[in-house]
Amino acid sequence: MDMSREIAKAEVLIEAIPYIRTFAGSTVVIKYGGSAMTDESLKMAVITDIAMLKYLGLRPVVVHGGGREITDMLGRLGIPTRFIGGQRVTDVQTAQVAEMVLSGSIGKNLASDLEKVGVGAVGISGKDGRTLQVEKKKGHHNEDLGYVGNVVHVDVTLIESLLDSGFIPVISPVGIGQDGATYNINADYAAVAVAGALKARKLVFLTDVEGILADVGDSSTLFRSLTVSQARGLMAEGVISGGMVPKTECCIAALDKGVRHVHILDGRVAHSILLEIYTHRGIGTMMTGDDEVGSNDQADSEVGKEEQA
Ligand SMILES: Nc1ncnc2c1ncn2[C@@H]1O[C@H](COP(=O)(O)OP(=O)(O)O)[C@@H](O)[C@H]1O
Ligand SMILES: CC(=O)N[C@@H](CCC(=O)OP(=O)(O)O)C(=O)O
Repeated sequence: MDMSREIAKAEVLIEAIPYIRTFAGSTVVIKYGGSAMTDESLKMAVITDIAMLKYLGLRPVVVHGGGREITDMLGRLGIPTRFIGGQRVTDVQTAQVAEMVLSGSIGKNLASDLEKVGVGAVGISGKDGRTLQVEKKKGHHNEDLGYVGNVVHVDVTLIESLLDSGFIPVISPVGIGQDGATYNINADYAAVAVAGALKARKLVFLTDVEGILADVGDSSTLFRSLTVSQARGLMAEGVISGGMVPKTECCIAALDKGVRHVHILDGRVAHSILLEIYTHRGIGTMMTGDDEVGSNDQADSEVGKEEQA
């Protein structure tokens, strides 16, 4: 046995103690998507991380995506795909396919993967228990997007009862309108709505980039922590652009709704969730409200979690 490796492993466990103590009982919402969902070995790493959070006493809630899988299925059915401003234009047929892929397949499979590693999990649609109540959403230039929903209310009853019974809720981003119709919701927005309604301690976005970078393409320029004003400044300067703009806006919206910390993590790195939450350095970008300077969650300040490199 390589003793120095074993000792290093023990030291990692010891480093985690203050985080385990502080976060026990906290609700953490994980937006799961991207490479971490399509690559089998990364997928297993995420599943075991989520199970580990549960074993360590947190209350994890998963909101999953599946945009790529919906596009694949639509392609197989000969239905064209169109996005406007990052939202899928969703006619009745597309809404049926999105619901089938998200609620019928991805969510149920994630729940059974979690069950395989020994934790109870239940895949629910945002329609179940009228959890995600939506109104019709329009494009930025008032375009008709069809059955795309904007979450106006989250009924947390079903989520809370699953958590209280020891299950991990796995929520698909499908909502119900006042008209009773099925609406497709961008998963990032659904995760923000869920995290806000649950007043989650943390919201974690898994994406396909290291976090927010000063120079996209240079991973050494990662911002380890950002306040809302700093993030707004980076958007105004154009440092944050493209797909990272709506994601950053989602982070800000979640903080506005009372979520303490929002993390953007690289889902291409195995065990990124555990590395972020339970190590001093973290691995992605943590965003906090302006009244919190750097990373001063109680646990972080207790152990002196490093601020931006
Ligand atoms: N400052 C930045 N830091 C990191 N990524 C950025 C930044 N500005 C623009 N981006 C782009 O945003 C992308 C992430 O957004 P997106 O692909 O929409 O994420 P997701 O598919 O996970 O929702 C990155 O791959 C990168 O190309
Ligand atoms: C309205 C809208 O665009 N809904 C998304 C829902 C899935 C999603 O958001 O998946 P990712 O997180 O993998 O992108 C879609 O149809 O693709």
